Amino acid sequence: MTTLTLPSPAKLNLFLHITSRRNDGYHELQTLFQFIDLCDELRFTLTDNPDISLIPEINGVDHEDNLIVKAARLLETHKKTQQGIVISISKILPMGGGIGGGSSNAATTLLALNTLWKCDFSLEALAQLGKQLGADVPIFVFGHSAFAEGIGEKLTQTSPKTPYYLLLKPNCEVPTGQIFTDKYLTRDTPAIRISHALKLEGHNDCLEVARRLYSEVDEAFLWLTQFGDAKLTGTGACLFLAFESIDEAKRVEACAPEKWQTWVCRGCNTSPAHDVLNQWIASQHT
Ligand SMILES: C[C@](O)(CO)[C@H](O)COP(=O)(O)OP(=O)(O)OC[C@H]1O[C@@H](n2ccc(N)nc2=O)[C@H](O)[C@@H]1O
Ligand SMILES: Nc1ncnc2c1ncn2[C@@H]1O[C@H](COP(=O)(O)OP(=O)(O)OP(=O)(O)O)[C@@H](O)[C@H]1O
Repeated sequence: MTTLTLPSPAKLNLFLHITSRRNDGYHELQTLFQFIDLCDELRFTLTDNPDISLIPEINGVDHEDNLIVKAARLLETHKKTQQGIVISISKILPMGGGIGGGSSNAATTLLALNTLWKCDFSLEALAQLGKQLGADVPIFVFGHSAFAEGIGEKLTQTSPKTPYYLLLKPNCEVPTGQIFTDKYLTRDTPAIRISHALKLEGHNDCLEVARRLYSEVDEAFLWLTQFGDAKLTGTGACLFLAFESIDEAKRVEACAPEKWQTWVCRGCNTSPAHDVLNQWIASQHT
Protein backbone atom coordinates (compact mmCIF):
# COMPACT_ATOMS: atom_id res chain seq x y z
CA MET A 1 0.00 0.00 0.00
CA THR A 2 1.59 3.30 -1.08
CA THR A 3 1.41 6.10 1.47
CA LEU A 4 2.80 9.62 1.26
CA THR A 5 2.72 11.97 4.27
CA LEU A 6 3.27 15.68 3.63
CA PRO A 7 3.23 18.82 5.77
CA SER A 8 0.86 21.58 4.70
CA PRO A 9 2.45 24.82 5.90
CA ALA A 10 0.98 28.22 6.69
CA LYS A 11 2.10 31.45 5.02
CA LEU A 12 2.57 35.02 6.17
CA ASN A 13 2.06 38.14 4.07
CA LEU A 14 5.09 40.17 5.20
CA PHE A 15 3.26 43.12 3.64
CA LEU A 16 0.13 43.40 1.51
CA HIS A 17 -0.65 46.38 -0.72
CA ILE A 18 -3.87 46.63 -2.70
CA THR A 19 -3.20 48.54 -5.90
CA SER A 20 -6.59 48.32 -7.68
CA ARG A 21 -9.95 46.57 -8.01
CA ARG A 22 -10.66 44.57 -11.16
CA ASN A 23 -14.00 44.40 -12.98
CA ASP A 24 -14.60 40.86 -11.68
CA GLY A 25 -14.45 42.16 -8.08
CA TYR A 26 -11.02 40.66 -7.32
CA HIS A 27 -8.21 42.98 -6.25
CA GLU A 28 -4.75 43.46 -7.70
CA LEU A 29 -2.17 43.07 -4.94
CA GLN A 30 1.50 43.36 -4.24
CA THR A 31 2.55 41.10 -1.41
CA LEU A 32 5.56 39.29 -0.03
CA PHE A 33 4.82 35.68 0.86
CA GLN A 34 6.91 33.65 3.27
CA PHE A 35 6.13 30.17 4.65
CA ILE A 36 6.36 29.30 8.34
CA ASP A 37 7.17 25.94 9.89
CA LEU A 38 3.68 25.66 11.37
CA CYS A 39 1.91 22.94 9.41
CA ASP A 40 -1.13 20.71 9.10
CA GLU A 41 -0.24 17.15 8.09
CA LEU A 42 -1.90 15.26 5.25
CA ARG A 43 -1.47 11.51 4.69
CA PHE A 44 -2.34 10.12 1.26
CA THR A 45 -2.94 6.39 0.84
CA LEU A 46 -3.66 4.90 -2.59
CA THR A 47 -6.61 2.47 -2.63
CA ASP A 48 -8.00 -0.09 -5.08
CA ASN A 49 -11.43 1.53 -5.25
CA PRO A 50 -11.74 4.85 -7.11
CA ASP A 51 -13.25 6.91 -4.24
CA ILE A 52 -11.85 10.10 -2.70
CA SER A 53 -12.19 9.82 1.10
CA LEU A 54 -11.25 12.33 3.79
CA ILE A 55 -10.68 11.40 7.45
CA PRO A 56 -11.85 13.16 9.50
CA GLU A 57 -14.12 15.62 7.73
CA ILE A 58 -13.56 19.21 8.94
CA ASN A 59 -16.32 20.52 11.24
CA GLY A 60 -18.57 22.94 9.38
CA VAL A 61 -17.11 22.18 5.94
CA ASP A 62 -19.09 19.81 3.67
CA HIS A 63 -17.12 17.00 1.98
CA GLU A 64 -17.41 18.39 -1.54
CA ASP A 65 -16.70 21.97 -0.32
CA ASN A 66 -13.48 20.96 1.35
CA LEU A 67 -10.57 22.41 -0.61
CA ILE A 68 -8.74 19.08 -0.23
CA VAL A 69 -11.57 17.24 -1.98
CA LYS A 70 -11.92 20.02 -4.57
CA ALA A 71 -8.19 19.74 -5.34
CA ALA A 72 -8.47 15.95 -5.68
CA ARG A 73 -11.48 16.33 -8.00
CA LEU A 74 -9.46 18.70 -10.21
CA LEU A 75 -6.79 16.04 -10.75
CA GLU A 76 -9.12 13.03 -10.86
CA THR A 77 -9.82 13.38 -14.57
CA HIS A 78 -6.10 13.53 -15.35
CA LYS A 79 -4.97 10.48 -13.39
CA LYS A 80 -3.08 7.74 -15.19
CA THR A 81 -3.98 5.00 -12.71
CA GLN A 82 -7.30 3.43 -11.61
CA GLN A 83 -6.60 4.01 -7.93
CA GLY A 84 -8.55 6.18 -5.53
CA ILE A 85 -7.26 7.92 -2.41
CA VAL A 86 -7.82 8.07 1.33
CA ILE A 87 -6.61 11.37 2.77
CA SER A 88 -6.10 11.66 6.53
CA ILE A 89 -5.72 15.14 7.94
CA SER A 90 -4.25 16.33 11.17
CA LYS A 91 -5.33 19.97 11.35
CA ILE A 92 -3.74 22.58 13.60
CA LEU A 93 -3.89 25.70 11.41
CA PRO A 94 -6.81 27.93 12.46
CA MET A 95 -9.41 28.82 9.81
CA GLY A 96 -10.15 32.45 8.98
CA GLY A 97 -6.71 33.40 10.24
CA GLY A 98 -5.14 34.78 7.06
CA ILE A 99 -2.42 32.15 7.17
CA GLY A 100 -3.85 30.28 4.18
CA GLY A 101 -4.54 26.89 5.77
CA GLY A 102 -7.27 25.87 3.33
CA SER A 103 -5.27 26.98 0.30
CA SER A 104 -2.22 25.19 1.62
CA ASN A 105 -4.21 21.96 2.10
CA ALA A 106 -5.43 22.26 -1.50
CA ALA A 107 -1.89 22.81 -2.82
CA THR A 108 -0.43 19.94 -0.79
CA THR A 109 -3.17 17.70 -2.23
CA LEU A 110 -2.36 18.82 -5.78
CA LEU A 111 1.35 18.14 -5.23
CA ALA A 112 0.77 14.71 -3.68
CA LEU A 113 -1.81 13.45 -6.17
CA ASN A 114 0.12 14.81 -9.15
CA THR A 115 2.86 12.39 -8.06
CA LEU A 116 0.77 9.44 -6.80
CA TRP A 117 -1.67 9.48 -9.72
CA LYS A 118 1.17 10.14 -12.20
CA CYS A 119 -0.52 13.20 -13.71
CA ASP A 120 2.87 14.71 -14.54
CA PHE A 121 1.82 18.37 -14.48
CA SER A 122 4.66 20.90 -14.15
CA LEU A 123 4.51 23.14 -11.05
CA GLU A 124 3.48 26.04 -13.33
CA ALA A 125 0.57 24.05 -14.78
CA LEU A 126 -0.44 22.82 -11.32
CA ALA A 127 -0.41 26.40 -9.95
CA GLN A 128 -2.52 27.59 -12.88
CA LEU A 129 -5.00 24.77 -12.21
CA GLY A 130 -5.01 25.52 -8.47
CA LYS A 131 -5.74 29.24 -8.92
CA GLN A 132 -9.44 28.44 -9.49
CA LEU A 133 -9.58 27.06 -5.92
CA GLY A 134 -8.28 30.29 -4.37
CA ALA A 135 -5.88 33.17 -4.93
CA ASP A 136 -3.47 31.77 -2.34
CA VAL A 137 -3.16 28.29 -3.87
CA PRO A 138 -0.46 29.19 -6.49
CA ILE A 139 2.12 30.32 -3.88
CA PHE A 140 1.78 27.02 -2.01
CA VAL A 141 2.24 25.08 -5.27
CA PHE A 142 5.20 27.29 -6.26
CA GLY A 143 6.87 26.39 -2.96
CA HIS A 144 9.30 29.29 -2.52
CA SER A 145 8.98 32.70 -0.84
CA ALA A 146 7.94 35.18 -3.47
CA PHE A 147 6.97 38.72 -4.31
CA ALA A 148 3.47 38.33 -5.73
CA GLU A 149 1.40 40.51 -8.02
CA GLY A 150 -1.87 40.08 -9.93
CA ILE A 151 -4.37 38.50 -7.53
CA GLY A 152 -1.40 36.76 -5.92
CA GLU A 153 -0.45 34.40 -8.74
CA LYS A 154 2.33 36.31 -10.57
CA LEU A 155 5.27 35.14 -8.53
CA THR A 156 8.89 36.25 -8.43
CA GLN A 157 11.07 34.08 -6.21
CA THR A 158 12.74 35.92 -3.31
CA SER A 159 14.63 34.98 -0.16
CA PRO A 160 13.79 37.34 2.70
CA LYS A 161 15.38 36.90 6.14
CA THR A 162 14.03 33.94 8.10
CA PRO A 163 13.40 35.26 11.63
CA TYR A 164 11.41 33.64 14.39
CA TYR A 165 7.87 34.86 14.62
CA LEU A 166 5.36 35.12 17.39
CA LEU A 167 2.04 34.39 15.68
CA LEU A 168 -1.09 35.39 17.56
CA LYS A 169 -4.70 34.48 16.75
CA PRO A 170 -7.30 36.82 18.28
CA ASN A 171 -10.54 35.16 19.32
CA CYS A 172 -12.34 35.67 16.00
CA GLU A 173 -12.40 34.47 12.40
CA VAL A 174 -12.17 37.06 9.63
CA PRO A 175 -13.85 36.11 6.31
CA THR A 176 -11.57 37.27 3.47
CA GLY A 177 -14.51 38.46 1.33
CA GLN A 178 -15.77 40.77 4.09
CA ILE A 179 -12.50 42.73 4.18
CA PHE A 180 -12.20 42.95 0.39
CA THR A 181 -15.74 44.32 0.03
CA ASP A 182 -15.45 46.90 2.83
CA LYS A 183 -16.26 50.42 1.70
CA TYR A 184 -13.30 51.95 3.53
CA LEU A 185 -10.60 49.55 2.26
CA THR A 186 -7.62 51.38 0.70
CA ARG A 187 -7.44 50.12 -2.90
CA ASP A 188 -5.07 52.58 -4.52
CA THR A 189 -1.69 52.07 -2.91
CA PRO A 190 0.93 53.03 -5.51
CA ALA A 191 2.76 50.03 -6.98
CA ILE A 192 6.30 49.56 -5.66
CA ARG A 193 9.35 47.99 -7.28
CA ILE A 194 10.57 44.61 -6.20
CA SER A 195 13.76 46.21 -4.81
CA HIS A 196 11.59 48.09 -2.29
CA ALA A 197 9.63 44.95 -1.55
CA LEU A 198 12.82 43.13 -0.57
CA LYS A 199 13.64 45.85 1.94
CA LEU A 200 10.20 45.06 3.43
CA GLU A 201 9.13 48.65 2.91
CA GLY A 202 5.50 47.76 3.15
CA HIS A 203 2.37 47.66 5.24
CA ASN A 204 -0.92 45.73 5.13
CA ASP A 205 -3.83 47.67 3.62
CA CYS A 206 -6.31 45.32 5.31
CA LEU A 207 -5.14 46.14 8.84
CA GLU A 208 -7.25 49.23 9.52
CA VAL A 209 -10.44 47.58 8.19
CA ALA A 210 -9.83 44.40 10.22
CA ARG A 211 -9.18 46.49 13.37
CA ARG A 212 -12.34 48.53 12.85
CA LEU A 213 -14.59 45.51 12.19
CA TYR A 214 -13.09 43.20 14.84
CA SER A 215 -12.35 44.69 18.28
CA GLU A 216 -10.41 41.50 19.10
CA VAL A 217 -7.99 42.21 16.24
CA ASP A 218 -7.64 45.80 17.40
CA GLU A 219 -6.93 44.76 20.98
CA ALA A 220 -4.41 42.09 19.97
CA PHE A 221 -2.67 44.49 17.56
CA LEU A 222 -2.27 47.15 20.27
CA TRP A 223 -0.98 44.54 22.69
CA LEU A 224 1.62 43.13 20.26
CA THR A 225 2.70 46.61 19.15
CA GLN A 226 4.16 47.19 22.64
CA PHE A 227 6.92 44.77 21.68
CA GLY A 228 7.70 45.93 18.12
CA ASP A 229 6.43 46.30 14.56
CA ALA A 230 3.32 44.05 14.74
CA LYS A 231 1.73 43.09 11.42
CA LEU A 232 -1.47 41.51 10.13
CA THR A 233 -1.22 38.55 7.73
CA GLY A 234 -3.62 38.40 4.77
CA THR A 235 -7.00 39.81 5.76
CA GLY A 236 -6.45 38.63 9.36
CA ALA A 237 -7.30 37.63 11.99
CA CYS A 238 -3.70 36.57 12.80
CA LEU A 239 -0.99 39.05 13.76
CA PHE A 240 2.74 38.44 13.88
CA LEU A 241 5.95 39.98 15.14
CA ALA A 242 9.49 39.05 14.06
CA PHE A 243 12.32 38.26 16.50
CA GLU A 244 16.01 37.49 16.03
CA SER A 245 16.02 34.76 18.67
CA ILE A 246 13.58 32.06 19.68
CA ASP A 247 14.10 32.96 23.36
CA GLU A 248 12.96 36.55 22.81
CA ALA A 249 9.87 35.31 20.94
CA LYS A 250 9.07 32.88 23.75
CA ARG A 251 9.52 35.59 26.40
CA VAL A 252 6.88 37.75 24.74
CA GLU A 253 4.63 34.71 24.14
CA ALA A 254 4.72 33.99 27.87
CA CYS A 255 3.19 37.44 28.53
CA ALA A 256 0.28 36.99 26.09
CA PRO A 257 -3.23 36.94 27.56
CA GLU A 258 -4.51 33.35 27.72
CA LYS A 259 -7.58 34.08 25.61
CA TRP A 260 -5.42 34.25 22.46
CA GLN A 261 -3.82 31.28 20.72
CA THR A 262 -0.09 31.79 20.14
CA TRP A 263 2.69 29.97 18.34
CA VAL A 264 6.44 30.59 18.07
CA CYS A 265 7.52 29.54 14.62
CA ARG A 266 10.22 30.26 12.04
CA GLY A 267 10.05 31.75 8.57
CA CYS A 268 11.19 29.42 5.79
CA ASN A 269 11.86 30.27 2.17
CA THR A 270 11.20 26.81 0.77
CA SER A 271 7.92 25.12 1.54
CA PRO A 272 8.20 22.19 3.98
CA ALA A 273 5.75 20.35 1.67
CA HIS A 274 8.19 20.52 -1.24
CA ASP A 275 11.14 19.58 0.95
CA VAL A 276 9.42 16.38 2.12
CA LEU A 277 7.94 15.54 -1.31
CA ASN A 278 11.36 15.86 -2.99
CA GLN A 279 12.91 13.56 -0.38
CA TRP A 280 10.11 11.03 -0.92
CA ILE A 281 10.51 11.11 -4.70
CA ALA A 282 14.29 10.64 -4.33
CA SER A 283 13.72 7.67 -1.97
CA GLN A 284 11.47 5.98 -4.58
CA HIS A 285 14.35 6.02 -7.08
CA THR A 286 16.94 4.39 -4.77
C1 LIG B 1 -5.68 37.98 1.36
C2 LIG B 1 -4.83 36.85 0.83
O1 LIG B 1 -4.77 35.78 1.76
C3 LIG B 1 -3.42 37.36 0.61
O2 LIG B 1 -2.51 36.32 0.45
C4 LIG B 1 -5.42 36.32 -0.46
O3 LIG B 1 -5.47 37.34 -1.42
C5 LIG B 1 -6.75 35.66 -0.28
O4 LIG B 1 -6.69 34.46 -0.94
P1 LIG B 1 -7.84 33.33 -0.81
O5 LIG B 1 -8.28 33.21 0.60
O6 LIG B 1 -7.30 32.13 -1.52
O7 LIG B 1 -8.97 34.07 -1.57
P2 LIG B 1 -10.13 33.49 -2.50
O8 LIG B 1 -10.74 32.29 -1.87
O9 LIG B 1 -9.61 33.40 -3.91
O10 LIG B 1 -11.15 34.72 -2.44
C6 LIG B 1 -12.00 35.01 -1.35
C7 LIG B 1 -12.64 36.36 -1.63
O11 LIG B 1 -11.68 37.41 -1.39
C8 LIG B 1 -11.74 38.41 -2.38
N1 LIG B 1 -10.42 38.55 -3.03
C9 LIG B 1 -9.46 37.60 -2.89
C10 LIG B 1 -8.20 37.76 -3.44
C11 LIG B 1 -7.95 38.95 -4.17
N2 LIG B 1 -6.75 39.16 -4.74
N3 LIG B 1 -8.91 39.89 -4.31
C12 LIG B 1 -10.15 39.71 -3.75
O12 LIG B 1 -11.00 40.58 -3.87
C13 LIG B 1 -12.84 38.02 -3.33
O13 LIG B 1 -13.98 38.71 -2.92
C14 LIG B 1 -13.06 36.55 -3.08
O14 LIG B 1 -14.39 36.21 -3.27
N1 LIG C 1 -9.21 22.02 4.08
C1 LIG C 1 -9.68 23.18 4.55
N2 LIG C 1 -9.06 23.78 5.59
C2 LIG C 1 -9.51 24.98 6.05
N3 LIG C 1 -10.56 25.63 5.56
C3 LIG C 1 -11.21 25.08 4.53
C4 LIG C 1 -10.80 23.84 3.99
N4 LIG C 1 -11.61 23.55 2.97
C5 LIG C 1 -12.51 24.55 2.90
N5 LIG C 1 -12.27 25.49 3.82
C6 LIG C 1 -13.04 26.77 3.98
O1 LIG C 1 -12.16 27.86 3.69
C7 LIG C 1 -12.33 28.91 4.64
C8 LIG C 1 -11.01 29.68 4.77
O2 LIG C 1 -10.12 28.86 5.44
P1 LIG C 1 -8.56 29.16 5.53
O3 LIG C 1 -7.97 28.28 6.57
O4 LIG C 1 -7.92 29.08 4.20
O5 LIG C 1 -8.60 30.66 6.05
P2 LIG C 1 -7.61 31.81 5.89
O6 LIG C 1 -6.30 31.42 6.49
O7 LIG C 1 -8.25 33.05 6.39
O8 LIG C 1 -7.43 31.89 4.34
P3 LIG C 1 -6.73 32.97 3.45
O9 LIG C 1 -5.54 33.53 4.11
O10 LIG C 1 -6.39 32.12 2.26
O11 LIG C 1 -7.82 33.97 3.23
C9 LIG C 1 -12.77 28.20 5.92
O12 LIG C 1 -13.56 29.04 6.71
C10 LIG C 1 -13.55 26.99 5.40
O13 LIG C 1 -14.93 27.28 5.28
